[in-house]
This record gives sequence, C-alpha cells and structure tokens, in this order.
Amino acid sequence: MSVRLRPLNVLVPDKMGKLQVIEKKFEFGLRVFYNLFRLLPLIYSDGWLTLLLTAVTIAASVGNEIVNYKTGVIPGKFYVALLEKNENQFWHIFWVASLCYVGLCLLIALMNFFSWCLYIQQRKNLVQCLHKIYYRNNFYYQLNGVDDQGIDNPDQRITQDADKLTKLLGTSIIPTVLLSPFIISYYGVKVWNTSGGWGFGMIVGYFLIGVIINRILIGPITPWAARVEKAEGDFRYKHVSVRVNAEESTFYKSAQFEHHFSDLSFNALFKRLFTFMCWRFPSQFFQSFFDYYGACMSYILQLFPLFVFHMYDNLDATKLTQQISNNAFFFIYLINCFTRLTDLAMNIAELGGYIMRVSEFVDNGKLYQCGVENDGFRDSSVSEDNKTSGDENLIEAENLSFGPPTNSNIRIIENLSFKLPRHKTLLITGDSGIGKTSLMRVMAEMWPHDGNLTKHFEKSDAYFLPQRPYFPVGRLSLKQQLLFPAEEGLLNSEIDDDIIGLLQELKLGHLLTIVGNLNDSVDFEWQETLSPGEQQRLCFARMLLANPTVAFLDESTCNVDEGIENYMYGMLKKRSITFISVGHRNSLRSHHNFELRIPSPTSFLFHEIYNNKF
Ligand SMILES: Nc1ncnc2c1ncn2[C@@H]1O[C@H](COP(=O)(O)OP(=O)(O)OP(=O)(O)O)[C@@H](O)[C@H]1O
Repeated sequence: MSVRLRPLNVLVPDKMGKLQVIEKKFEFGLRVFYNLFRLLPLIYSDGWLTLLLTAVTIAASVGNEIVNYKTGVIPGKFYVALLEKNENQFWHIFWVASLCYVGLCLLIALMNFFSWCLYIQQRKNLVQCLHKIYYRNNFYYQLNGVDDQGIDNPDQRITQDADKLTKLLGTSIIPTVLLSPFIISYYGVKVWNTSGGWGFGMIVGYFLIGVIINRILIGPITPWAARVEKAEGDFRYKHVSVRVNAEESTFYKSAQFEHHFSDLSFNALFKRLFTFMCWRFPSQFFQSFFDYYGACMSYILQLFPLFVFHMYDNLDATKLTQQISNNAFFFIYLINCFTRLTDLAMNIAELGGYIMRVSEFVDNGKLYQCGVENDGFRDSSVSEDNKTSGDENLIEAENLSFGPPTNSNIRIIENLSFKLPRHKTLLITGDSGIGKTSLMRVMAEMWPHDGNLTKHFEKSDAYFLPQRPYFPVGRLSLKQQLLFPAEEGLLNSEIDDDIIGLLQELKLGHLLTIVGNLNDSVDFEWQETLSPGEQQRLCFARMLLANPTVAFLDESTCNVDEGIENYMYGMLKKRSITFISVGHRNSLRSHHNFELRIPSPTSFLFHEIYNNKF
C-alpha cells in the first residue's frame, strides 16, 4: 500500500557525490497552450457566469472598436471642413466628434470594468478548484509534510500564480485574441480596397516577421518567469517562518542570522528578477520598434494607391488630404491590430510560466488522487475492512512494517506484532526518534504500511491529538478554536456551559476573562500567545468536547506538570475514553494497562503494566 508521485525533479550527484535536486526547466512551446487548454475547464468551472462575463467583455471591446472607427475618420472630415472654410460643417463635425469621444471613453471604462470582473471571477473559479485538489485526501499533507515531489511553494501557486495567470488572461489576452480576427478581417478588407493586395500583403509580411522574431526572443521568458515565481515563494516563506517563530528566534538571539538569510533569499530573487528583465529587454525593444515603425509604415503604404496604381489622380487637394488621412487611419489600425497581437507575445510568454506551474500542481494532484484511489490509501483513519465490531481486541498489529513514504528502502519499524484488548489503554515508549509518532501516523493511515493493522473501531470514534498543538489562524473565537475542525455547534449556546466547566477543570478559566465572550473573535493569534502548557490543555479540552471513544495522544501532557497530567488522565477515565499514548515520562505508566516499548526498529516489548492505578 503506497502512494507515490511521479518524480518530476531530476536528482543528480554533485561534485562530492551528494544527490541534488535540479530545478525543472519550463520551456515555452506548444505544451504551454496544451496546458492552458487543460486548465480552461477549471478557469470556467462555474459555467455560465464566466462565459457571460467573457461575452460582455468582448461586446464592450467590439463597441469600443466601432466607436474607435468613427473617431478615426473625424480628422479627415475636420481637414475638409477647414480647407473648404465651411463653418456649419465644422460645428456639425465638432458635436459629432464630442459625442463619439464621450462614448469611446465610456466604452473603454466599461471594457476595463468587465475585463476585471472576468479576471476576478476566473481567479475565483481556479482557486476554488485548486483548493479542492489541495485539500482532497490530504494532498496538502503529502506536499507539505511528506514529499513535495518538486512542487515547490504550493501556497504560492494557489495565491500568486493563479492570480497572475487569470489577470493576464482576463484583462489582456482573452479580449485581444478573441477580437483580433474580426478587426483584422474588417480593416484587412478596407486596406485591400484602398491599396490592393500589395498593401495588405506588406502589412501581413510585417506581422509575420514580427511573429518570427518574437518567437525567438520570448523563448527564455517562460522559464525565467517560472523561476522568479519560485524565488518569490521562497522569499515569502522565509518571512512567514520568521513571523511564525519570532519568539523562538529572539530567544536564540538570531536576528543577525535571520537578517542574513532573509537577505540571501531576496538576493536569489533579485538575481532571477534581473535575469528575467534582461531577457525581456530585447523583446521590449523589438515590441516598441514594431509599434512605432508601424506608424511610419502606414504612410509608406500610401505609395501604392498614390504612385503605383494612380488611384487618386483625379482628386483635388482637399479630397486627397481627406483620403490620405483616412487611408493612414485604416493602415495604422490594421498594423496596430497586428502589433497588439505581437505585443501580447511577452504577456503570453510570462503567462506560460504561470500556466506550467499551476498545471504541474493540478497534474500532481490528479496523479496523487489516482494513486490514493488505486492503492486504497484513503482519507480515513479506519479502512472499510476493519469495521468489525464485537471483537475482543481494539487494535491488532501483525508483522507491521513501515518507513518514511519518501524512501521505500528505509524501515523505521520492522515486523511489529501486538494485540491491545478492547477497553484497555496502551503507552508507547522508546528512545527519541525511534518511530513512536510514525506509528501514530500509520494508525491514522497518513503513512502507508506493510503487514496487517486491524482497528476495531469506527473512524469517527477515533481522535488523534498531534504532538505539536495547532490553532488555525484568523483570530478565531475561543469557541471556534475549541470546536475545531467542526463548524457545526458554533451557534449552539447550550454547550457553552460545558465549555466553561471544562476550561475551569483544566485551569484555563482565565482565558474566559481575556476573550470576554466565547463567541467573540479575538485580536491575537492563539498559537503566538498561549504558553505551550496552555496550548496542550486547550487542545485536550478540544478533544474532550469531541468526545471520542478512542484517543491517540502524542506526548500530549509533556508541557504540563505531573499534577495536571494526573488530572487530565483522570478526566479521560471519568468519560470512559480509551487512550493510546506516546510519551517518555515514567509517571505515564501508572495511567496505562499495557506498554509497548520500542528499544530498536526490530525488537519490541509488549507487556501488561501491573502496578498501575486501575
Ligand atoms: N516525513 C518524514 N520523512 C522521512 N523521515 C521521517 C519523516 N518523519 C519522521 N522521519 C524519521 O523517522 C524517524 C522516527 O521519527 P518519529 O517522529 O516517529 O520519532 P519519535 O519516536 O516519535 O521521536 P520523539 O520521541 O523524539 O518524538 C526519525 O528518524 C525521523 O527522522
């Protein structure tokens, strides 16, 4: 029974023979578009609303183009009115022009508004899908606690990469790409009618040259965008870890160390940002050149109707001026439409980096879920086969062997066998690092194992209290913390008296004074504020409120004095909760019926404790 992800990083030995992870290289190519195509169902996962926003954005862009066309021919009309000294016509054009420009500005604002709505809706869809993948079957534990398989900074991918991806897509790429074929067709016909196939061909040729040069120049931008994102994630993670461990770090007097490594982390980011900017430089130059030279091209192309085809020989000076002004507008608009596409190249290259990082996360998530489903390694503390009740034993282990999921060659425990009778309690002891917590992980089915492990209790009846207390951030109320992870019951005030009684029993009554009201959100983070002993007792209260049948306690009383420890175990016995504890203290023995001593990975001592208080 094992869950393995496909290795994506390459392990190669360095000069000293030590294995090193070589960073993956994301190439810009067809794969980027293929992956984008595969991400679209996630980005449009809510169906009609995002599609509707896309349609409205496109509609606003079309309206913008139509009004833009109207304003484009206005200068020519002004020329005619001015050259003919026709004041009435001038004022008429003035009012029409003013109206057109007001409409144009309104449409531009609407276009921006809708494209931003599209972006945030797409982001919402994508993030919700990524959350589903992240939290399903404990994939987040696999990435952050077991084996990241090269998925660096998964949080960065969900927060930053998904944001940048949808922002580029919604506000820039979708409106331009979807609209371009229509604009190109419309202005293409206009240009063809004005300057014939030559003029049109020259503009298309100009565009094709741009595409080829861009393809060469943007190649490195995709991998560098991905590398910058990784460094951004590492840098942010460094600061988050300093923030979370500020007190420990201060006790160690490690400000200088943290300063140094924060600088180092930023320097790594800085180098990548600089290289990224260097790769953008030629693309930027070419993009600007292509844009500005396009304006010049619009006049060069006038040579076809004027000198080659002699189409305007019979026009007087005024009409010729208007014609040239209109031609310039059609030419420049078609060129501008093509240049908008080539300008997108840099955005698309950057987008490529985000697409590759997000799709890699999605692919690994799917692969993991497949592995979980195929291997029967589920998000469950008790597998279906184990739900036999009425057995005389609570837990049976037979030739149980396991090691870290990252390395199948290492065995932490080998051939462990024991039977814990129902309603009896067990203490697991052994040297530090021998594998006690790992055995808990196996019992909770967070780690795979070989051999047989049968548990005669329901999944919902078991409660695992981890070694390190955990209080979710968000300045949650005391009641929210105590009912975590359950959401129901928060509005039920009938349990408030139980909670208050429990807190007082555990000598945590002073917390009620600090928070004022059980339901009020607090202005501090619990993990940063409570002492380790208080944290342990609050987690213990949380467990008692959950009222399990079987409790797995991993050094859950190591930060409290023996008096409180006795009291805590007494509370368990009073509630008839069977418990399996991990711990080092001798005093713990008196609370348990059996002891499983692990002197070495291959030898075990399972015996009854006779001189306990039972
Ligand atoms: N995710 C992991 N990947 C690889 N090795 C791991 C992982 N987690 C734990 N180990 C290793 O497994 C061994 C057993 O660790 P475990 O935490 O189970 O020890 P323990 O007996 O609970 O120790 P302690 O009494 O100090 O809490 C240790 O050598 C540890 O380094």
